[in-house]
Amino acid sequence: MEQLITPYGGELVNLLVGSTRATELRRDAFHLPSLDLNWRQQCDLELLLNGGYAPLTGYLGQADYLSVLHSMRLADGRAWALPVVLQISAALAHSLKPGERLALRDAEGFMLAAVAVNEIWQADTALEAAQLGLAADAPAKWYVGGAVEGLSLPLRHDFMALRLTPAELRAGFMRRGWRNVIAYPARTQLQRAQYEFILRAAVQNEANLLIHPMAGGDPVESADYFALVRSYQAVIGRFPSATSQLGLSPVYARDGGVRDTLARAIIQRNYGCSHLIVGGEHDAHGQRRRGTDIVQHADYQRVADHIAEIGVGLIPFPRMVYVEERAQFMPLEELPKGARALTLSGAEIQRRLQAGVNIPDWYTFPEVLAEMRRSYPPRDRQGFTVFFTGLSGAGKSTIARALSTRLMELDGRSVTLLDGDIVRRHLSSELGFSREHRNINVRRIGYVASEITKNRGIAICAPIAPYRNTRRDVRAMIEPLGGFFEVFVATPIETCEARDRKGLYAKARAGLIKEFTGVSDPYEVPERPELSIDTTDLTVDEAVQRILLKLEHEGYLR
Ligand SMILES: Nc1ncnc2c1ncn2[C@@H]1O[C@H](COP(=O)(O)OS(=O)(=O)O)[C@@H](OP(=O)(O)O)[C@H]1O
Ligand SMILES: Nc1ncnc2c1ncn2[C@@H]1O[C@H](COP(=O)(O)OP(=O)(O)O)[C@@H](O)[C@H]1O
Repeated sequence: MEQLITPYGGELVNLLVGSTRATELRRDAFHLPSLDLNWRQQCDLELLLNGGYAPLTGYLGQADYLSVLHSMRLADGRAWALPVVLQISAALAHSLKPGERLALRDAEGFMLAAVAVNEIWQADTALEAAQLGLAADAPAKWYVGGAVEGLSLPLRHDFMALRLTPAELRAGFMRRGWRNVIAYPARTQLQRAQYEFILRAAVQNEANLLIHPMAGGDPVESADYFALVRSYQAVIGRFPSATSQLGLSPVYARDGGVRDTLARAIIQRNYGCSHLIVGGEHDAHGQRRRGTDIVQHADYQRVADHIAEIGVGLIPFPRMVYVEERAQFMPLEELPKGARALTLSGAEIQRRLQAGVNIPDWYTFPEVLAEMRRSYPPRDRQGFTVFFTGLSGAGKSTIARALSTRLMELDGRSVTLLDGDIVRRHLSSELGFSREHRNINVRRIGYVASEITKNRGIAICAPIAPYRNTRRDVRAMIEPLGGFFEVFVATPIETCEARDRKGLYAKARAGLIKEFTGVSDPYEVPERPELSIDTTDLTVDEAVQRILLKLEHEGYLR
């Protein structure tokens, strides 16, 4: 009788120890050096512990590491894609000795595993640059190799019912009598093109389906993640329930190159899959990556033999087009002569979401679209930051306050005013006006504004923010999360000084205040602000009106 595909290397690895040993390790750890793992390291550890990386039973040693980098094989000749190494600091590398144990912890200090240190060596950064495409000028790195004993899988709190281990999935497949299983390691929304192709692949290969999104990222860092998984949960109901399964894998998205493909084949085999769909998800530019491109790429020849050894059949995702006459998707090369093919690029979908305009039914399912719309609301429901900058007395606070009032009147989103004075009283009370302190102050404001923007509120900031670099950093922090409008309040210093509301300019001229912006400390004029407002010849209301018009023009206000 045909069986489920065996794990790579024959046996499924499980590095989690029993409770007696765990207690022992935890007690010993009191005296052990320890290492806090970042998210990616926790994903690697999870795959080691649960057998996703079978046959590995620990972090690679130097011989395996070099062999994997050179030839995508372990030192014993077995195909292997990625150097599963544990990076440690130089200080730890110098104090740690082979034979010792190293405790691995999550960011909160919870102990997950112990490594029996076998060797410690310095990374070959030039080789990594050549083989993995890492930066050629990367600083020195240290690795430790050794067997791992696991106390606990990394703690996750998102979608726990879907976090199935290879052993759990395999048991489920066996129970249901599944033999051939196709893995689709999804990374972006499952639209109708993907849905129809996956179903076709299942029928053609007489196989069952594992929709296996790569969910290795830190969920709290990724605003779209929850909507994405909810959309998988919604769409799984459209697949035949007797032959389809949804599960989240602790794999994090890599570059999609040949090593990545090989690594996915190994991991999916361990998760009980005989076939792997490659490609089909969108890349960062909204272009769909086609599996056919991946397997036809010259690089692919480097791994064709390896993949054959792994024994997982690759199913390349072709270019799918929608054929209106047939009301279905099909690979471009099967398009009947003269038939009209429809496609929509990822970039166009993004544009339509942002503008809140129609996305056709043939492209997506209503439940997926609803999650997409929740995840990428039109601009008038996204957050944004208006960041005023300018000299003391230029009018930043006055205009910012008036703008806040108007926005509260006009719009349902919550408005937070981060005026210089308020921030310096509550958030930056220990800071002065040195370059370093101003930078800390402005970055704090930027951080708070970025959180507000991310959560779809409106942040109005009004610091002097005299330095270009700091303003650029703040912009870079906020722009990916929503709108960012730099408003340069360009009132000339003569006007500000004539106003001298707080008598500060007089004191600065008299040398009583050192490092006063515009007098004894620089103000670097913005090069490309979204708006520039000189209050010498504009009233407060006129200034506010110009900002509102700009926001409206960019779609952030209706
Ligand atoms: N040395 C020096 N230089 C500039 N400004 C000074 C200084 N000392 C005190 N003040 C008062 O502090 C207000 C500026 O604080 P900010 O937090 O906006 O400045 S910065 O962005 O951190 O550079 C600024 O308030 P505004 O007039 O509202 O801009 C000043 O009143
Ligand atoms: N068109 C204008 N816009 C803003 N402020 C103005 C204008 N005309 C006069 N002012 C006055 O200039 C001063 C600006 O002070 P403020 O708003 O605290 O500036 P900043 O926050 O930039 O230090 C206030 O006293 C305000 O009444």
